Amino acid sequence: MASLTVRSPEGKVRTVPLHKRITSIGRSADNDVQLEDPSVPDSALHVLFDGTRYQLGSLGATFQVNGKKRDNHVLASEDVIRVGATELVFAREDAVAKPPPAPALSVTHEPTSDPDSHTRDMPGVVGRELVLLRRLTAFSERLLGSSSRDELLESLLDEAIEVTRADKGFLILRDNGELSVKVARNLSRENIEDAMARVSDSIIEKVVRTRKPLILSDALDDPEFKSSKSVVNLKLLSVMCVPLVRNDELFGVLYVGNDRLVNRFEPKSLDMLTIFAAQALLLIQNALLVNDLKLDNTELRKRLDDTHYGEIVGACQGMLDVYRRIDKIAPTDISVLITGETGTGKELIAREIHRHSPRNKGPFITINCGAIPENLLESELFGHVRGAFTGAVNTKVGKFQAAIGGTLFLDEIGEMPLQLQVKLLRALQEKVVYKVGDHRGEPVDIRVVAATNRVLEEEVRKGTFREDLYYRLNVVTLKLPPLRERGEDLFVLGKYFLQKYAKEFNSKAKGFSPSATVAMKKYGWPGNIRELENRIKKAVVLADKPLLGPDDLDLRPESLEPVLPLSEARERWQKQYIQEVYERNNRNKTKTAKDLGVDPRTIFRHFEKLEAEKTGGPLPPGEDGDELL
Ligand SMILES: Nc1ncnc2c1ncn2[C@@H]1O[C@H](COP(=O)(O)OP(=O)(O)OP(=O)(O)O)[C@@H](O)[C@H]1O
Repeated sequence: MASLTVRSPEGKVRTVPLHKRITSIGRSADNDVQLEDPSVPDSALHVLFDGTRYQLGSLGATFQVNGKKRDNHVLASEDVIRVGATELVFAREDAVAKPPPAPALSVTHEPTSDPDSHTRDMPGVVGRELVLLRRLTAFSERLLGSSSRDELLESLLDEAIEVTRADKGFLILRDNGELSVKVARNLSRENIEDAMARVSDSIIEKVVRTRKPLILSDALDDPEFKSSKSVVNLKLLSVMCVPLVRNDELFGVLYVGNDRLVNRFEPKSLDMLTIFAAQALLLIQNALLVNDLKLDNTELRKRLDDTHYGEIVGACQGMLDVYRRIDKIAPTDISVLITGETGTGKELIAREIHRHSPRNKGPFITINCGAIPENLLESELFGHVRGAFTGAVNTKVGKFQAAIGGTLFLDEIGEMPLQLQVKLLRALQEKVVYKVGDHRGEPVDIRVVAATNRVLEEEVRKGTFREDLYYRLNVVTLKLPPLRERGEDLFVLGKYFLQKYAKEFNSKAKGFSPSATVAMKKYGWPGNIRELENRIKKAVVLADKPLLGPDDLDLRPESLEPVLPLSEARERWQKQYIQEVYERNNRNKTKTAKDLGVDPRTIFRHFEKLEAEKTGGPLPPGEDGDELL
């Protein structure tokens, strides 16, 4: 366990244990370690414990470690951190705590204060220490099996009662500065009801104040404590109470009593209880830390699941909309058109639609309409009979027949030649296909998902894509955003590919350097996720260091998007925005003008100008791109 000793600007000193995976430090009250220092920002620093090392990083403050300015730093014992006017000293202890010093104060019996008493009483002490060691071992084993904090605390108290041969025990912990009974147990390992009312009293107050263990041999006869609430309520004769302190911080007290015997506890019992409490506290803190880590892990896994949809990684708004639509359309046989730039994951989405559909036990067949020569495409789609054309030595089934009972994915549908489009439309309408060279139709029960990176509406307008086929395929459109518009998904995907390939190639690569992150953000990713995947794969294979830099990803300054003058950037954005609103309004220019709050003539001129730029024709008179703003 590690701790930070905080010295405030006024010289106040306190020690805080670092038992969480991430400890936040700053001025505001929601930090784990709050600093009363006006020169420190609300959120200043954090300490991340990765199971082995404690790493200090900034949350907004500049800081120094041992007099040197740092951005982050792996902490070593006695490192002195300075933030604002506050000083923090890091300490890390070995897993086994030193036994606390012998108790210095007791009321009726001093616990062993004679340094030689242990050696004089050797056989007894060794025997007791063995008992204590066995108890602690048994306790550690029980801790390993305990799942909840309450169980841990109950175990602690049950052991304390047994070790000291008490018949009651109370574990009183400090929670937000207030003491409260967390567990109260009797000899039968049952909880004691209404415990706080029975024990809150002067004994605890004294132990908390002095931070020293205390032992009473006949409490009912003790002048200082005979009217104490617990002594009276529980009719206690013998009482022992030890503080739970680590690194100068008081976590609470452990209180045991016996209501049948006076002199039940002797000083050695108090020694044992003190040692037991210190060890147990350490074990409990470690167990709680492990619990915290487990929780963090579960949370992390949950969050990771949230960023996945089947095999698809990403949770930006655009993709969440896509996932929602897939949920709705997958159970149906509706034709789907997936659009998006190259590498945006259109095929992945088509597979996911199939996986979520009732056809998922059937085949998923893909055909890339752009990659097959025109004269072979028909036979690829519908099959051919033997002798149908030169080279057709055998009858062959087409992709349509192969996809029966499943899904046919028509990739790059925009590339399909016009004359084949007619045949495709017929097949889709009639659900019957004809092999090349055969006049007998074959019924096909398939679902069709098509994809394109072209703007099919434009192809329809140009006459290169049949309007009737377009409407047949495009019952529902899924528009995949380009990577540059997926916000933080860029890094979620980046991490995903990095981990995937680091595992596959057993590589050292663990993450991206800060400059790589900046370069990734700036780059436009024209090849989208495929490009990201390929760059990371290459970098991981060649990497000989844990953090990939911009060079490893081939993101040199010249490949980054140039910085544009503001006027040019504004014009670009304006064009893009008008286009979006225009598409949303089904290409209605008047409605677009209305939505944008501009004169319709402005929008008409805007499109005339675009056309002129495209065709190289004369610009409409007197316009420039800024007039809308
Ligand atoms: N969201 C995603 N999560 C994980 N991997 C993805 C994602 N999107 C794409 N990929 C991966 O990127 C690569 C390209 O994806 P895919 O082939 O589906 O893109 P495409 O849009 O069909 O490309 P093209 O238009 O060039 O045919 C594949 O390796 C795919 O697994």
